[in-house]
Amino acid sequence: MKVGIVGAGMVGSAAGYALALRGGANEIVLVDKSAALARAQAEDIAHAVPFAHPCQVRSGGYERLEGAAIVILAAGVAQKPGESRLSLLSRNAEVFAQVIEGVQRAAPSAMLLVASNPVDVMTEVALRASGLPAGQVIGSGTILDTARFRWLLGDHLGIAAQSVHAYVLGEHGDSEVLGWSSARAGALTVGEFAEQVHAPITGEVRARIDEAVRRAAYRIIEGKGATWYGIGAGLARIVQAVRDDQRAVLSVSVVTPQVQGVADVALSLPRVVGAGGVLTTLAPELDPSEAAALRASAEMLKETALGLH
Ligand SMILES: NC(=O)C1=CN([C@@H]2O[C@H](COP(=O)(O)OP(=O)(O)OC[C@H]3O[C@@H](n4cnc5c(N)ncnc54)[C@H](O)[C@@H]3O)[C@@H](O)[C@H]2O)C=CC1
Ligand SMILES: CC(=O)C(=O)O
Repeated sequence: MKVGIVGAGMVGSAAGYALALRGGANEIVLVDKSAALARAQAEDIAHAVPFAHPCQVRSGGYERLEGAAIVILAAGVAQKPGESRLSLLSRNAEVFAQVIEGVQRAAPSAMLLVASNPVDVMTEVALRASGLPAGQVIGSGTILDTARFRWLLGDHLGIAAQSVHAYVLGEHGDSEVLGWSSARAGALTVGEFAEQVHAPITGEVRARIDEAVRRAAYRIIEGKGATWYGIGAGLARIVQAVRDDQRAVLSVSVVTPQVQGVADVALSLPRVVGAGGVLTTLAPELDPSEAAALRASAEMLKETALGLH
């Protein structure tokens, strides 16, 4: 499958690298407003290919996206230390107006996989600009937050993150909701599992994990200027779910008809991802405080998106 990446900065290049290492594409094309950057990233990623899976890695203008099945959108500005994702909205919405036009000229039916922040509202921007069906304009949403949650829970319980099934819901951002009620370790609720391995999830543990997930980006950006490995791997994971029609359950963002009483809002819920993009949306078990927090997140995102009209 041919995968395009627009925005060859830290996130776009990390996605390309992860795709190359995982064998997620047989052709990757990087496009950036800096042609020199796209060329350099493509050359660097190509040098990893002999250690991984056969794949062509190229760069060029939008015309080189012709035939791409999926285009990852990672162009625009990123947060500075202390800055929120939402503060990037007007700048990145302007970038997307230009980028989506370029992508659609070359690859009008390519599925769009949005990474640029604030990713939920940018997913809605991409949906409106592209006119594609909602399930084919997918934001990476909370795939990264979910990975952070699973990793921290696995670490606390002494098991592989892969054996933890837990999702972060709502905004990829400050109002996100950690789905503790629906979290499972193996076949047990995380609470039951924690009792059996003598690692109870106390209020203190829960608060620590919540803070570590919610504030991860701020901490990493403070330390190294940006985040890229986690999201690069997450984007490659989504591409593979589509390419191989895996029907994997992933927390990704799409414009959703109804969430906790809020209509037509882009946010993350666990969704079945396969060849057609998002195939089904699941309604996870929520306790009253999680339901209220998800509603607040949905309302805030809806209001923010309406502000763009
Ligand atoms: N969804 C997620 O979980 C995550 C999202 N992000 C977001 O991803 C985006 C990219 O972040 P980084 O790669 O760190 O930034 P970066 O600054 O390293 O890369 C952005 C790239 O976009 C390019 N660009 C800007 N305007 C363009 C245009 N009109 N056409 C083509 N290319 C253009 C720039 O030249 C630059 O190379 C940011 O919005 C960031 O907040 C970052 C980490 C995680
Ligand atoms: C930057 C960002 O969105 C993240 O690392 O979560």
